[in-house]
Amino acid sequence: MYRIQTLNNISPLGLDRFPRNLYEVASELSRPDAVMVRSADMHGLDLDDTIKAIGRAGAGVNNIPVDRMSERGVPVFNAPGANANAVKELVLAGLFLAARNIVQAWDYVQKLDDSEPGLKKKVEAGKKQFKGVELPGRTIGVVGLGAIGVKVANTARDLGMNVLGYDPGITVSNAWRLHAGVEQALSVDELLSRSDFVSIHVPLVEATENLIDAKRLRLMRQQAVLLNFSRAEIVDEAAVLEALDADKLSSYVCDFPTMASKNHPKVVSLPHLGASTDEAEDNCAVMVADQIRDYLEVGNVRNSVNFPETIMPPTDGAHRICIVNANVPNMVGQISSTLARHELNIADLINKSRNQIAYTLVDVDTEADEAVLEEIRGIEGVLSVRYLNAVSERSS
Ligand SMILES: NC(=O)C1=CN([C@@H]2O[C@H](COP(=O)(O)OP(=O)(O)OC[C@H]3O[C@@H](n4cnc5c(N)ncnc54)[C@H](O)[C@@H]3O)[C@@H](O)[C@H]2O)C=CC1
Ligand SMILES: O=C(O)C(=O)COP(=O)(O)O
Repeated sequence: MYRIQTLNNISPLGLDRFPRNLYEVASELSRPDAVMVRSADMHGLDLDDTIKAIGRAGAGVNNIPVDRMSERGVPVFNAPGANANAVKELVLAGLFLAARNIVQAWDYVQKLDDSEPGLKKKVEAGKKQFKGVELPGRTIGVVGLGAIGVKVANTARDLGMNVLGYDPGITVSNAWRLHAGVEQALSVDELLSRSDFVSIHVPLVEATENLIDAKRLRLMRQQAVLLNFSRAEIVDEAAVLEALDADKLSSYVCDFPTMASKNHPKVVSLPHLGASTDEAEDNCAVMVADQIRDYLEVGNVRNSVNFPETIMPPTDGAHRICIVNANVPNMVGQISSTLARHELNIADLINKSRNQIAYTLVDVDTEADEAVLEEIRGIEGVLSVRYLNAVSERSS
């Protein structure tokens, strides 16, 4: 039995992908083979050395100690694009909320306590405070043109906005998906200085922490709107509050409330709702559960953030050895000569690498015993070895 521990509420549709004759799935469970998580912070956790895979049912992996897992030879999976539409829709909602001052206007109405004729008068007298702007012809800058950023940029174009995009690492497939009318900005600074609305869609990594700081905020247009549905730490919040107070920014819309910002009249903060839709929760959970099963049962790696994509269909009647090792020369040579010494014939082999990690799948014609596996474990640079007896394509 494989054991899957869940650290957050994961959609039942995803958890149902684990057949209960093969898997035990629970939140309280010791010695798990794999962990499924959403936003729970795993950095401080004592992670069991039985863990062979971590699945993030979502996009961002800043809550997971990815480097620590790489050192242990453990892949971390996520669900690229599976919640992108949900986030895009909330960003659009944020855009409209800010453009028309809807939250402030709604609050104004909620607080009117006059009788009917007085109410009508105050409605008409008060509305001028909430005059907004229309979107066609205005410019939005989208920082990060990944799964979410591309969708935001394309929809903004469809709404008649001028769209500037900045992403030095854009993938070819995302570049293909991008509306031809999206203009490339050559730097974050250029994008900020030319945009009425700015929406951030980059992951939180060292290079993006405080990406939007006081200096960059000064480059922004007067009365610009900043939307942050990525991560709180990408924006220097104290600097944003100062810019709002100085009337430099007109509004900050984000998915990350803090005590300092949540009651500010020009801040709209939502309780990290970007991916909280039925569809996104199902998509993410199903995608990641399938990827974990593929790794545990077949050794294949799809959509990992630290491992190379590695897919080798199982050879009929073969047994599979899955080896994670440091990406240094002569590892495959040492592995294959060890197998040869034990008279194991290789039926198929794949070796892929990514940064410091290399991953090798070897199908052998006859069963491998513990002695050969121990010998492979003993090769300097080998991080983990798993053996899948009579490997076969996983059942759906
Ligand atoms: N509020 C919410 O509930 C959600 C928030 N997110 C956040 O949004 C982030 C982006 O998600 P996806 O679009 O799905 O990820 P993605 O990986 O598809 O796209 C990220 C893009 O950012 C680009 N990038 C990285 N550093 C950059 C930089 N310094 N400047 C410009 N571009 C840069 C990358 O090249 C990539 O194209 C996630 O990492 C997560 O933090 C994601 C889903 C839900
Ligand atoms: O996918 C992401 O990066 C998110 O931020 C979504 O977080 P959640 O799964 O809703 O806790």
